[in-house]
Amino acid sequence: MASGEEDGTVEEKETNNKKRTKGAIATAWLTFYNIAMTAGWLVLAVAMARYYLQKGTHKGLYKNIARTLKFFQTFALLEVGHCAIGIVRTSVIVTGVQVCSRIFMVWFITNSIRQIQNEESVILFVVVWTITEITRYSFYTFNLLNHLPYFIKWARYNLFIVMYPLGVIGELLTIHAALPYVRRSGMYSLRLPNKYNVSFDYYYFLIIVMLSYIPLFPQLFFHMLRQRRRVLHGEIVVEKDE
Ligand SMILES: CCCCCCCCCCCCC/C=C/C(=O)SCCNC(=O)CCNC(=O)[C@H](O)C(C)(C)COP(=O)(O)OP(=O)(O)OC[C@H]1O[C@@H](n2cnc3c(N)ncnc32)[C@H](O)[C@@H]1OP(=O)(O)O
Repeated sequence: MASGEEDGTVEEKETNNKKRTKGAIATAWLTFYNIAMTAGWLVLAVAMARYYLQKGTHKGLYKNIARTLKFFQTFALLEVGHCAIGIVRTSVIVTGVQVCSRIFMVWFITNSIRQIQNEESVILFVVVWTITEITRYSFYTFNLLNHLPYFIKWARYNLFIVMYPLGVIGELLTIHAALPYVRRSGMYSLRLPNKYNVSFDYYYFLIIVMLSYIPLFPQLFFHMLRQRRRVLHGEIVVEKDE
């Protein structure tokens, strides 16, 4: 006998319909977003390869790809929003640290200090980010479409073991290279006396940022190791910050 509970009340049905609609809209948006991001980072990869093959040097490469890099990396801010509104099951804090540190590297270090743009370390982190993001966004896309090839899943949850440390090395070496220019120019700094009666030294701020990698990077890395165990080995993992 069909009871009201088995069939669901009118309110329950309406709630379920709303959830399904929200689910469909969110899935459609995420599919579009991930395809756009995969394409963006692929464009970047092709532009870098072409530049290097044509010029035979990494000098000038950053300038050549800067606009595309800035656009797609800044667009990734939406990911913090995705977590905040709950359409992806990821920690806002972990995603926030990851995205903000990248945006900081792009806008407040590499874009702001022209003298360091030809450093090898810049190319290192840009290449590492590009490989990581093509893998990550194509993983999300195929996953949403329920056609995930195993090699993409494998790459998503294995490449970071090498890519994360390499990316961090590239980023830290770049900030280190920026220090003398920041000290000499006094950029983004506020000296006393001033009408706000506040002083800020960007040079020391950058040193604090570099030191903050010591507690923050292991957290991101171990988060990914836990994700790896969960996805590749089916282990149930409890996240502290969730
Ligand atoms: C003011 C400045 C302050 C600066 C402070 C500086 C401190 C810096 C500290 C350290 C900085 C490190 C810098 C490193 C940079 C680099 O990137 S180096 C290159 C290597 N990098 C990586 O390998 C990146 C690895 N990190 C990530 O992948 C993510 O950014 C993450 C947030 C850290 C982890 O990802 P997470 O989403 O938690 O894991 P997943 O397994 O991928 O996803 C979980 C579930 O969520 C779904 N999902 C997530 N996003 C999407 C999406 N866009 N679309 C669809 N679905 C998504 C995913 O499918 C999973 O769902 P379920 O399977 O249902 O669980």
